[in-house]
Parts: sequence; structure tokens; C-alpha cells
Amino acid sequence: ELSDDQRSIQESAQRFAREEILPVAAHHDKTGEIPLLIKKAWGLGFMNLHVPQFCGGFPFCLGLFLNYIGLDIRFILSFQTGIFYLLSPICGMDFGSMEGCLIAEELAYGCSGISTAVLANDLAQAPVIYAGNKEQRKKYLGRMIEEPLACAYGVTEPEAGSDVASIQTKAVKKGDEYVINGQKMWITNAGIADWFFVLARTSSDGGSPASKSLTGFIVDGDSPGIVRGKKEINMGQRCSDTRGVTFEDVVVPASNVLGQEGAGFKIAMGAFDKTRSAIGAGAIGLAQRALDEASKYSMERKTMGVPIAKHQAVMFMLAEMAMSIEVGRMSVWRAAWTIDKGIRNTYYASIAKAYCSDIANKCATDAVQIFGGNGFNTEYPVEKLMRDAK
Ligand SMILES: CCCCCCCC(=O)SCCNC(=O)CCNC(=O)[C@H](O)C(C)(C)COP(=O)(O)OP(=O)(O)OC[C@H]1O[C@@H](n2cnc3c(N)ncnc32)[C@H](O)[C@@H]1OP(=O)(O)O
Repeated sequence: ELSDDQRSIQESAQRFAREEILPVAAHHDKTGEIPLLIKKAWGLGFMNLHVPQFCGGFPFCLGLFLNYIGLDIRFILSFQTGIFYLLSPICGMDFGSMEGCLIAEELAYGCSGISTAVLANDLAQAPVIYAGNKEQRKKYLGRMIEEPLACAYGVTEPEAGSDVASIQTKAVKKGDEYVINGQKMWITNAGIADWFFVLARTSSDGGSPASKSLTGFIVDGDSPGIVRGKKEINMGQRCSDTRGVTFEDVVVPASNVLGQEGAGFKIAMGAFDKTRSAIGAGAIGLAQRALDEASKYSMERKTMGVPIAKHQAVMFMLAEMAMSIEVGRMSVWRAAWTIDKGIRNTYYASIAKAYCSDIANKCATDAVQIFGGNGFNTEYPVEKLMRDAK
């Protein structure tokens, strides 16, 4: 059962998604512009959810509360810089995975592209929270609480997607510094990142296992030698900034190594443990939206003298959608609850991410089917859901 606090967080996120995100979702899908809404989301505390309190973490829960009791978002934001900073030491808190999942589901209900843009920081921050020392956390996480900055998680490469152990980006130690060379691909926030988490190979011994050969670095976004690629024009989630990034002799101080040399693979895996359930939650938000849109439409649209919801072919689809969403949401909650208890959740988080992603695709596809010809048309919301789900 959700606690009262969790319910109010959920309701605030729901209100923000439905009042602020949903109305601009089609625009951002069309233009691919990074939503200005990110600043509002930051002001209300929906970004940087897991930054620890000692870094200045989450001073804006008061904003969430004020929003929850019905104050206008513009009013809250006009206050944010002054009063919230004064109050941050007493109202600061870092959210667990469970709260992160509740927020991710609601935001993705409004638009999973905007939701990814808002929540992608959480993925990049996860290795720093998981393995960073106090100075690293204060320096790189603290600044994200002070202003709405973006950071990016740089693991995937053109030749190494799901096979993290095969990454080729290299970091060579020279004195107190490392020099990084290599290429990353599909990096969310790459065009706007203030800093990157970069996973690179530090061992040249081909026989060395992944768990000892890779190292995680924090790389400042303004370091010479970082070449940010063009914004990729993707099929869905189009306002999320996705790019390739090249590192050409990028010099990083040894003090920016996370954990120790060789610990990077496990740090990256630990970050996935923390974030996979939230990706599952976003997928459930999208699936729930597909079900709600399809239910509403099937009660309004009539064929053969009855609403199409009365036809068994449509009823079955709606019932399947509802069943899979309930099961998927439970898989997300189980994964999030497990890690919040301090128990490794790799198994449950992987199930949640894989299962819910499939559910999102199935529900969106069925919603398009229920909408008939209209489902194929951009005037209706479901074709976007189908592209975003993919
Ligand atoms: C909300 C924001 C959204 C932004 C968009 C985000 C989109 C994304 O999801 S981006 C990322 C997508 N990429 C992935 O998910 C990567 C998927 N791949 C993987 O996770 C790995 O490569 C995986 C699990 C498939 C396989 O790894 P594999 O090479 O077989 O390693 P494996 O042999 O299992 O483990 C190697 C070592 O690591 C350890 N290890 C593995 N997993 C973990 C873990 N979770 N925790 C701790 N240690 C671990 C193992 O115990 C082993 O240790 P040792 O060598 O000491 O015995």
C-alpha cells in the first residue's frame, strides 16, 4: 500500500502531467524542441529525484506540496528561488525508487518524450549516487539542485548496446589524469549535458573480465575534445535530446574516477538496478494512457447501432490492456520496493523493464486498432503513443 506521502507525490505528478505536459505533448512531438517545461518540472521537484539531501537534495518538495494543495504553478515558481532555498535544509529529502516510479508513470502518461527529458538526469546521476565520494556528489549533484541543468549517461556505443562488456572507448592514465578516446551513441541529453558519466576501458589486457576492465568517469561537458553529434530525429519521444558523442583526447582528472579504476562495469550495472524500474513505470504510464484513450473512444464511437465498446472484439482488447497494465505496475512496484529495502533487484528490475516495454507497445497498438482509421491520424493521440512506445 502506498503511504500518504507517496499518494500526494503521485497526485502532484498526475496533476502536473495532465495540466502542463499533456496539452503541449503534440507540439513537442511535431517540433522536437526540448520542452521549456523542464524548468517548471525542476522547480516543482520532479527532476533530480534521488539526489541525497546533503547535496542540497530536493529543496522543492514544498513546491510539490503547494501544487498539491492547488496553488497555481506560476505562483509557486515565482517563489522558488527565494523562499525554497531558505527552507531547503528542513524540507529536503531524497526520493527512493518507489517514489521515482510513481512520478515516472504519471509524467509518461502525459508524454513519455517529455518525461524522458525530465527524468534522464536520474540515470546519469545514479552512478554518482551509487559510487561517488562525498566531494564528487556535492560538486556534480549539488549544482543540479541550484539550477536546471542536464547530465547524460554515456555507456552505449555504436557497436556495443546491450553488451556493455564490449565497449571500446578507452581511457589511458597519464600521471594524475586520464585521456579518453572513443564514441558513444544514443546518449539522452547529450546536446545539453553539463557533465557526462562515461564508461571507458582502462585495461588493455584482452583476457581481463569486464568487471575489472572498465572504469566510470565524471566528465565535465566543457572539456576540450568533446564533440556532440547532431540531434537524432527519432520515430518517437522526439523532444528527448538523443545524440552520438565523440571523445577526442579528452583529459579527465583522476579525482573524477568513480569508485576505483576497474570498478566501472559494476557501477553501471548498479545504476541500471536503480533506474530500470522507472523505465518500466514510464512504459506503464504510456500503456495506461492508451487504455484510457481507447476506453473513452470506444464508449463514444458507435457502429451497428451500439458503442464499439459493446463489441466483444473490442472488449477483449480493453480487458487484455487492463490486465497487463495491472500486472506490469505490480512488477515495477516489486522491483522498486526491493531495492528501496536495500536488496539487490536486478532480476525484478529487468523483468519490469522488459515486460512493461512490451505491454506499452501492445496497448498502444491495440489503442490504434480500436480508434480504427482515426487511430492512423495525427489529430488523435494514439499514433503518437505507438511511436513513443517503440
Ligand atoms: C528515465 C531515463 C530514461 C533515459 C533512457 C534510458 C535508456 C536506457 O535504458 S540506456 C541503457 C540501455 N542499456 C542496457 O540496459 C545495457 C544492458 N546490458 C547489461 O545490463 C549487461 O551487459 C548484461 C547484464 C546483459 C550482461 O552482462 P555480462 O557481460 O554477461 O556480465 P555478467 O557476466 O553477468 O557480469 C559480469 C560481472 O558483473 C557483475 N554484475 C552483473 N550485474 C550486476 C549488478 N546488477 N550488480 C552488481 N554486479 C553485477 C557480475 O556479478 C560479474 O562479476 P564478477 O566478474 O566479479 O563475477
